[in-house]
Amino acid sequence: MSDFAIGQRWISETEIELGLGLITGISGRQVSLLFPASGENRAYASSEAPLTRYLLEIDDVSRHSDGWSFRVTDIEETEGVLIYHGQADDGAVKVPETQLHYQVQLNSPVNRLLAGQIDRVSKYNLRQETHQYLQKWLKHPARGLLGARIELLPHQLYIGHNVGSRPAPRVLLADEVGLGKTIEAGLIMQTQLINGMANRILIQVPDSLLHQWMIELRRRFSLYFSILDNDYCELYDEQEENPFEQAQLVLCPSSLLHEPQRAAQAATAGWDLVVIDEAHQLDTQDIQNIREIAANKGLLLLTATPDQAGADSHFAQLQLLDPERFHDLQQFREEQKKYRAIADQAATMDSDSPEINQLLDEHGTGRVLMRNTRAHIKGFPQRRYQPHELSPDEAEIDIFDSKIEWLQKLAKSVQPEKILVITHNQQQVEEAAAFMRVRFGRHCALFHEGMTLVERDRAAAFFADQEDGAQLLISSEIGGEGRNFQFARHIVMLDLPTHPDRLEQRIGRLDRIGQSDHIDIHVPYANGSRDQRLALWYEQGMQAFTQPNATGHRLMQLLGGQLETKLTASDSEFAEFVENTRQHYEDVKASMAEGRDRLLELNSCRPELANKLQQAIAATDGESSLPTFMFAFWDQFGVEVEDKDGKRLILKPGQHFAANGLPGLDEEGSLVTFDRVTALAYDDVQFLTWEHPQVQTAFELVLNESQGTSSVAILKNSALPTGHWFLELIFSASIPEAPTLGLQQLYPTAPVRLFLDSSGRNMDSKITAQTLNKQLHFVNKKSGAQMVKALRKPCQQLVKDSWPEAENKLNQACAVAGTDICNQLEDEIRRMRTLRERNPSIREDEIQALEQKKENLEKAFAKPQLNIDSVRLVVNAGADGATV
Ligand SMILES: Nc1ncnc2c1ncn2[C@@H]1O[C@H](COP(=O)(O)OP(=O)(O)OP(=O)(O)O)[C@@H](O)[C@H]1O
Repeated sequence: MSDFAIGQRWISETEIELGLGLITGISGRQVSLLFPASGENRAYASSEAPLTRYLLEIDDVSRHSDGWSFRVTDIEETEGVLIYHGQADDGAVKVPETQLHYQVQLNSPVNRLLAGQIDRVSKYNLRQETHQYLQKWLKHPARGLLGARIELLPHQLYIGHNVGSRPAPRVLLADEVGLGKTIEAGLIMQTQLINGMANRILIQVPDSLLHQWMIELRRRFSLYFSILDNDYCELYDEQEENPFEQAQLVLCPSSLLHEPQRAAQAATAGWDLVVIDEAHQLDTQDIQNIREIAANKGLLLLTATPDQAGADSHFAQLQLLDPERFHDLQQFREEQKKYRAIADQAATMDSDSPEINQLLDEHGTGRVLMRNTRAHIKGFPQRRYQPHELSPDEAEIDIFDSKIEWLQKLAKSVQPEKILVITHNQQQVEEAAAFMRVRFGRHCALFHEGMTLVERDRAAAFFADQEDGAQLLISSEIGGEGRNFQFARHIVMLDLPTHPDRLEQRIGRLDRIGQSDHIDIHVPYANGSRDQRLALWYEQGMQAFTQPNATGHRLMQLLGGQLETKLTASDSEFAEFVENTRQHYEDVKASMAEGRDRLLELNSCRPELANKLQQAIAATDGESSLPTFMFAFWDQFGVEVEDKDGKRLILKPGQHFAANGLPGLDEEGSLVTFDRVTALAYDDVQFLTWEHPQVQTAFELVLNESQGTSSVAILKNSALPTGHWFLELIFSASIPEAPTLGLQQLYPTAPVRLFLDSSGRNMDSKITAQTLNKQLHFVNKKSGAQMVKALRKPCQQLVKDSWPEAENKLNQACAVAGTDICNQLEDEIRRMRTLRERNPSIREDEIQALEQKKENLEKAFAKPQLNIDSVRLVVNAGADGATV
């Protein structure tokens, strides 16, 4: 090749990553280059060197090796080496190409094309398809809810969507026991994480539920939380570092945050979202801690019994969540009296109208309280009350012993069905277990506060094991909260609690989603005993065994003070008390159904929207586009796929595996499925959805790499002159100054496609990508490079000329996307302004902060950054495919 001259700049077609090369020697048939960016030298046979000349054109902007930039105004050549005349900030300059900066952007699609870097058609197509799939997912009405391994239950999806899409949501999730508050919290977290609205999350749970939460988050949501316990913290204490800053997703036992030092560390660690389980257990100090930890951030409080600890405590929870809305207890009490009238008014409104939202927000329970009840959700099992009056013979011996004897008989009669036994303290658990072991040789699983967390989890697993596990789990009251034991359908109350909410919590261990059978609630007692009276009070006074009971707190307020006395009063006095309870129960139930519950029902699930979400997810589950995408991705990135049984696939890294650290892919192979039913049936199989980390990583891998950004293809079209050519240019936008939008920041709108003929006319609407693809033919790399070489200059010109049109289209699309996001903020601002009219404690600067955020987003969306995403040269080779 006689074109070479020392001092010229060339690019290696096979090793583009070496950067811009400089010819340092030509001897015989060899040419030598230095690549200053990497310090590498290369020597090639001149006749077939895989090199492309690097040339600037008039108006191109480039950099001198000293770092300053200039715009090319003229070009001259001396002995084969170019000298660029140009304009820099300080005036006219003259830059020989030897002095060009070695760092030039060679990876841009156009540069790659011009350098002869031509990718396989499949890679180019996968990139285009990835854009389409990504946009489709970004616009999915249930974005954030697709990835969970759950049954699609509308009330949960509604809460996940409604709360998950609020900026920094602050909500009390108070569904009745066992309706899926953990699942709802998971859906909210996933929605926030996947949409870039939250990155750092802290979850505080009762110590006994730590592992259950960790497992549930992994299994159902593929969310990997780090457990922060004392050992973990001490490790960082030694290094004088804040343990709460060491991970993004943190799960910690509530006992840890009771230590002032830890609470202070948690408060400085900066969270986007804080989740507190079993929030009815919070005391004043806890509330103060959480106020600091979650100041101005998202906060989810979970409890099935929000008013268990009294109205003041309930008000404190609400105030913690929304101090602007709930600033005066007295006023709140007055408002509660008007709930019935508000509910009547709401009933006359369109259930999806903004007016109803405003009404609920300002006068009702507000947007902060969500509570679904079994009354509105179908499919729950029947509860059967099984009182067992112990016979006189049995009663002669110690009553506790006789209860255990009876328990053994029950266990034998229902064998092998599992039985959850609850009694109120640790000592009784141990005594009952010892009695069972010594007297009957029966080994029971134990669960109480004296055991470590690991021991408790082992015990729960021993109980859950269907083959070799224990038939009975004997638990103290701590097993009565939060745990999932719905694989059992018998519960035995060795004693009864004295608060109806506690009883409801106990029954809720079995009466939860996933319970497929009716539930038997066994209560053994001796005739004339206190337990018998309590059982009667619960059963006849408030149907607490057979119906989910939400009146507990109110009844305790009204009658709790008399309970102990009445339990030991005369028969007639006690009967009167039961009757009195029954009447109050009916009244409270009726007033709740008309007032607060009706408002809550409206707030907590709008069936129309909830069903739409459910249908949208089910429709996506049924589509073939995800498998199509993933098979193409696996193929391109060297993942081997084997069909296991038509529903499950085995994935393994292949010999040419090129996606290190792909989530959900183990060295030894991983099982995956695209089918929800299969995923629910097999815990060891990963559920691949558009939101699974592997699929999200696939989006990023395909779109981040330069492979697939430049391509050449030929047309065989007799209607067009041979040699006629087109340039397909795909432009994309990003919003670099809006980092809180997740993938939407990088891909705020669909890319813009221009399909230009050689005279620069855009044929996009006439020849769609789909139509074009059907007519295109493969061209080998060498021929492709020759075509590019021949059309280099006009192609460069076309690229330059096409910018204004692409810019215009993308700017418009970004403006629309920005308006959507800003409208949401506008709603929030409007709400704050309205609330401020009646509540002076809302600070003007809080509203201003929101307005500032909106203004920043508007500005960010007004100046998107535009890029050429990919480019394809299409050349017509005539009907017979003659060489061009
Ligand atoms: N949509 C769902 N698909 C499958 N399983 C579910 C779903 N929702 C809930 N479950 C299961 O039902 C059980 C109860 O759910 P969860 O623990 O979230 O309820 P909860 O309201 O937090 O209960 P508690 O009031 O006892 O704390 C769990 O075992 C959970 O895995």
